[in-house]
Amino acid sequence: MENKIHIGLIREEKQPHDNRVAFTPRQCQWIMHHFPGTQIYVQPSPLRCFSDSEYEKAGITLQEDLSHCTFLLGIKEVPADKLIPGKTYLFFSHTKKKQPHNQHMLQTILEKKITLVDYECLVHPDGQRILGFGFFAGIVGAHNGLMAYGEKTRSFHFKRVHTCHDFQELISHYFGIKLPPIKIVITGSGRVAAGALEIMGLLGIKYIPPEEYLINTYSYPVYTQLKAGELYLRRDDKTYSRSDFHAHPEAYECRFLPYVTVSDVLMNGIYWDENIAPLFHANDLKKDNFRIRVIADITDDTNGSVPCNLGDSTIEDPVYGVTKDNMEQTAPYLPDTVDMMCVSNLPNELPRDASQYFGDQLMKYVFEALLQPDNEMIRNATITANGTLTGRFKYLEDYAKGDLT
Ligand SMILES: NC(=O)c1ccc[n+]([C@@H]2O[C@H](COP(=O)([O-])OP(=O)(O)OC[C@H]3O[C@@H](n4cnc5c(N)ncnc54)[C@H](O)[C@@H]3O)[C@@H](O)[C@H]2O)c1
Repeated sequence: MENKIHIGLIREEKQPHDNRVAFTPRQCQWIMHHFPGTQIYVQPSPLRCFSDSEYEKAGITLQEDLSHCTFLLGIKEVPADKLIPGKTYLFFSHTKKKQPHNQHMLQTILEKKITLVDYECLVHPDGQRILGFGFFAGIVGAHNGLMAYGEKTRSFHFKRVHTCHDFQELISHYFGIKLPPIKIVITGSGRVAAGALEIMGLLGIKYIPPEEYLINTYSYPVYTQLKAGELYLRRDDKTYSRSDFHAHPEAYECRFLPYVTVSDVLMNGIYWDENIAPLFHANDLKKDNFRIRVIADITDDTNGSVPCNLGDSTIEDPVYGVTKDNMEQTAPYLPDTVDMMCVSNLPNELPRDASQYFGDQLMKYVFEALLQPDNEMIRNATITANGTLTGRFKYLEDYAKGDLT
């Protein structure tokens, strides 16, 4: 018992409170069974999507004081005053881009001689991220986009995802639902897009290749999917190469415009940064042939790939309208506005499934490596080791010293 490695699941303390967790009760059971040298403790929380009693029933010890644990696992940033000195923490720190709001936390991490492994930096050998919540963001975002279309057109009604116990209950809600003949365009090919496609499949919405989707009309609901190679072409020679696009996104033009004239709903899941062309421009909204009535901007960058994203909406109030003439925000579901669903924490509407999916990836690809004395993947995702910035994160020095504000 004494020789066991003690692992703590911390309570989420960041405001607004997150309801997700790194391991479900069953995953904790599985880990302790398959790694008998480990013992998991859970800090009680009234807001976690799995209740304290669910952990207790699974035989997991609830304990407020986790100071005896070697590893402490959370999801979101940990408030500086809650950080326990000398521990190894795993969570999404959002520090690697020198995010100002987390500067004080990183300084405290260094002062308290903490080792920080950032989930976002854990990657497979080909550079693909191991952990993420995008799949469930895609599920919830696609559902919310359709829900908004149903409300706007008064043609069908979807219940809210967060009122469902889990994904299974959401699926049962789809039974018998008949959608009108809408055309949906989905952008992207990552986890978010995969989640949106899952909803298309569950609702029996038919896939149409982009070239047919552009010219045909249908008497039943259809969708198409545009990956980066179909959306962006080099301005000079009209070619696309993934590596070239990632290296020189500013040399590429966006080919989305024809889709605004033939689609009712846009579900946006494509990666974006300020060097990448937007899907369309503010002026395009003013044109008579702009047909899109609802945009589920799952990628969700304010004034990003979707110029009429005027800022985040919330799970409580997920949709707002935007006037086409001057892009002013309005109440949702007015006749001549575009309705925007721009929730930034979509997986929190389905936290039990999102947590389970996350924990599965963590168990499969990370857990064993974490227990090894020196593992390359873990080392590469370690931002601080015992209170010192590691080699690949030395560029954070000025941020950590407080020279930046
Ligand atoms: N609203 C929400 O709640 C929510 C939740 C999760 C993710 N997201 C956002 O959705 C978007 C897509 O997420 P995802 O989980 O599908 O991502 P992903 O990592 O699964 O896929 C991202 C795709 O973008 C491509 N990509 C990565 N870096 C790129 C670069 N520099 N230039 C061009 N393309 C690049 C990748 O090749 C991949 O195909 C992200 O912007 C993410 O922040 C939103």
